[in-house]
Amino acid sequence: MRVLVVTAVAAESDSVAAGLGGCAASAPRVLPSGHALTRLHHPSPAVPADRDGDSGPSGAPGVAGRDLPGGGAPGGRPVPEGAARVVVDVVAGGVGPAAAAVATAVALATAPSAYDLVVSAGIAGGFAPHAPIGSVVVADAIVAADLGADTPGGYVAVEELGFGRSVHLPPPALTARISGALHAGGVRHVVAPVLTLSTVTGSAARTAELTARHPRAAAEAMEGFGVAEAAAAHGVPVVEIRTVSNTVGPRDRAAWRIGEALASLRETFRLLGSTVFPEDL
Ligand SMILES: O=C(O)c1cccc(C(=O)CC[C@H]2O[C@@H](n3cnc4c(=O)[nH]cnc43)[C@H](O)[C@@H]2O)c1
Repeated sequence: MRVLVVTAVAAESDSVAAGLGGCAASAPRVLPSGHALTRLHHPSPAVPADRDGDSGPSGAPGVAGRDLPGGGAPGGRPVPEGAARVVVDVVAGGVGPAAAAVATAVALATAPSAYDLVVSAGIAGGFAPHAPIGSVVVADAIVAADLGADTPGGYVAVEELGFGRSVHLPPPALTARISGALHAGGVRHVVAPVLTLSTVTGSAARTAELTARHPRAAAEAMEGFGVAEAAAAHGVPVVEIRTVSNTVGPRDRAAWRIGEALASLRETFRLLGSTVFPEDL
């Protein structure tokens, strides 16, 4: 399986990397957009980047000189016939749906080999009572919650306006597998819609409006829909996985528990790296 993980900021990418074993498999591939894409993971068996045809434009060494998770060998031993091959690349694309879409689209368009899956990952605000701080939200819908029109009669989504879309649906079988892996790992999580907004919610009135429009939504963040648009344009399935750093409501930045959310992100990718990613889609 070849997986592209798109986060917003480096701290999130670092947590993903730490969960997947914490070791960059090669020098970053610098995209034409300037984003640095890092290959993180070759679980068992190791597949050196040079054999993968994807070692980056600089011809960077395929594998850093460290043992890799799952017993991978830095020198690259022969890959047994039929063995699962996992490649996970991570890029911090920036904050917001536009930045996320650009980074994802460029990564997909310039990839030497096609990805099988795109993951939008990072921290998020959780809607009470669905998603407490530290918990995980696996999106069963990735929703652009402010892509529409404000009218005297209320919000009108872009579909009703007659152009575009505001929802992407991850493959249900895949979200179920991710949920199963988190369940088996004892990670508190919920499978529910995740909203994408360009503005972090910071008032009770806005929280109530979003909750009324999206009663099942468990989290809001700022990138998922942008990542999903780019993935859809390339025909690649997308999932969004968020760990909760704060509760959506009146702004209280001091109450954000970013460290807790990043730790949860690390644990989530530790579980996915040893369960879901090595499987076929
Ligand atoms: O300050 C830090 O150390 C730090 C570490 C990691 C991430 C951040 C961010 O500020 C990332 C911005 C990011 O967070 C998502 N997010 C988190 N909570 C919310 C929310 O309540 N509403 C919307 N987005 C939220 C969002 O996806 C941004 O990318 C800082």
